[in-house]
Order: sequence, then C-alpha cells, then structure tokens
Amino acid sequence: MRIALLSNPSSGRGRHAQADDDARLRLMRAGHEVLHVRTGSYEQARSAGSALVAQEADALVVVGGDGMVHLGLEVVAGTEVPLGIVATGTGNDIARHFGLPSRDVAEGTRIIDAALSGRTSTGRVLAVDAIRATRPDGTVVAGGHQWSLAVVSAGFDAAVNARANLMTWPAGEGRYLRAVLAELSTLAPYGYRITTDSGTWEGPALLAAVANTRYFGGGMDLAPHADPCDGMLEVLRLEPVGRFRLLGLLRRLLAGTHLDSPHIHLERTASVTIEALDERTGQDHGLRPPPHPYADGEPLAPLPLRLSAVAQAVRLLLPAPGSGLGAGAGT
Ligand SMILES: Nc1ncnc2c1ncn2[C@@H]1O[C@H](COP(=O)(O)OP(=O)(O)OP(=O)(O)O)[C@@H](O)[C@H]1O
Repeated sequence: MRIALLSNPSSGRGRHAQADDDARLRLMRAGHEVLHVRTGSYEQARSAGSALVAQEADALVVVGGDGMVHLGLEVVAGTEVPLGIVATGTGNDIARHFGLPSRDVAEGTRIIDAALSGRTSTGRVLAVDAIRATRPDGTVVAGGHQWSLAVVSAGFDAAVNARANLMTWPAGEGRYLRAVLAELSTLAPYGYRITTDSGTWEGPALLAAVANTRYFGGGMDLAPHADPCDGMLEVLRLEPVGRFRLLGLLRRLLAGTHLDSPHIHLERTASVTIEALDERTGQDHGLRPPPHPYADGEPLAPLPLRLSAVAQAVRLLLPAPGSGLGAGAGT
C-alpha cells in the first residue's frame, strides 16, 4: 500500500526524533511504499499531508503526539483515507483511549500494517466520530482546526496551556507546573453561556470541556464513559470552587473518580454551543470571559463555537480487540 507518513520531530520534547525513520523503515520492510515528509511547522505538515493524500495515498500515518493526530484528522476527516498513529508525544491521550502503544514504534507500525493488510486477529479499521467546530450559525471557522478527536476545553486548563506556551523557562514539566501555579494565584470563574440539545445554561464556571474520548492533559480521565462511536459528546462543567478544592478535584480527575463530585456537571449531547456570557448577553455579570479554547492540546478558533459530533468522520487503524497488542481495551 501507499502510505503518507507525517512526523513532528519536536513531539515528546524531541526525545523520539528518530522514531519517524524507524517507522518508515518498518513499514517499508512490511512491503508498503512510504512517502515521508518531515516538516518544520504544524502548517507545513498539514499542507504536505493534504498534498500527499491528494496523490492517492491509501493511508496517512502520523508520528507524534495528540497534536499530530489532530493534524492528521484535519487532513483525512470526511475522506475514506484511514489514519494510523505512532504515538511519540508527551501526553498521547488519544493513543491511550484507543489502546494504542505509546513510544513503541515496532508495535505501533505492526498494528498499522495488520489493520491495512486485513489481518483481523491483530489490527482493524474502525470508523469513529470526531468533533467539528463551526461558528454558532454553522459557518466555517477560519484558519483550519475545524476537527478534533479527543477533548475541546475552554476553561482553567486551556488558560494553563496558553500561559505555558508563552513561557520561555523552565523547559518541560516545570513550565506547566509554573503555569498552573500562576493560574491558581489569580483563580476566578469565567462567564459561560452553554447551549446543548436540552437547553441553555448561563453562569459562572471554572471549566467547560467537551469530550469525544476519555482523556486529556496527559492521562486525566475526564470522561470515563465517553464513547467515540455513539454519535454523542460529553459536556463537563466545573462550578466555581476554591484553590484547595480545585487541587483535590484535579487529583480525582487523574483517577476518573471526579464525576460523583457535586461540583461537576455532566451532560450528553450531539452538539453544544459555547459562548462568553457577557459578550452574548451584552450585560456585565462581573465574570471573566472564558479563555481561548484548546482542542487535543492545540489552540482552536476563539469563542463563540458550536461543537458537533460527526458520526464516523475518520477511519482509524487500531489494534484488534483481544490481540494483546497496545495498551489494552480501547473502544
Ligand atoms: N514539524 C511539525 N509538525 C507539526 N507540529 C509541529 C512541528 N514542529 C513543531 N510543531 C508543534 O508541535 C506541537 C504538537 O506536538 P505533538 O502533539 O505532536 O507532541 P507533544 O505535544 O509532545 O504530545 P502531546 O500532544 O501528546 O502531549 C504543535 O503544537 C505544533 O505547533
């Protein structure tokens, strides 16, 4: 088969920079023709991916983290071209959901080869839902980032993400921790207007997140019951709480035991519109506007946004259930 391979050498903080060569060689040894492009930026990678897919690639494989899967989805969403994932990122939340291995190029490429070659005891092709972002009236958002696979968030964590991206030191996890501490020190609720299939809610919250798959933030089990094959999204809202309670809830999020907290509200819906309360109502409620939303760890278009589940928007190359490959169950 003809495989387009896109890689991000900076994924996983550059610790797996040779993973793409390794993946290319392994897929070639399995008998595939591999068109590999290693680019210097997200935008270059996206246009290279679109060009490769237009050259009649049979599959697109991304080597990198959740941001690379987000990019790959943007390229193939709505086409029949399947997407394979060799997870070498920092968080790998999408791989975690689907039971794909992290930082194991041999196993990752074995699954891709098996799924493409129809060896159903080892791999399979599964059509899954994706989240499509538009303006509330349905018009297309500018600048790409229309599609997301895992979680769109416009709350505390998005503010942390944005702040960490602006910092130049320290490197690695230290920067994220510094950003969390800075956000905690100025903690205050945001004003939202959230419209789901069942109606509109307005008010203050610290987090509004929309999940298609379970994990975000590098292993936080945000939506333990999320099923990307059910045509539905899970909308989670966190009421305003103090710093200490928030830290406790973040700890429970890691284990996925946060849903019984009275401060967390969960709703299933096929689509949701998230708006800044004051902007929408024209009144001053004394609440901050929500931060710029993030999707799969990447900055999305600013609010207001309508997020819809699009059934079977992308065909993923996954381990076969019970094959013993990858990290376990998955959907
Ligand atoms: N050549 C490139 N192709 C794509 N993205 C790139 C490239 N170089 C730098 N980037 C940046 O890398 C980020 C995505 O990284 P990626 O998600 O692959 O790894 P990660 O952040 O380590 O993993 P994770 O998202 O799983 O935590 C994007 O925000 C993008 O701007």
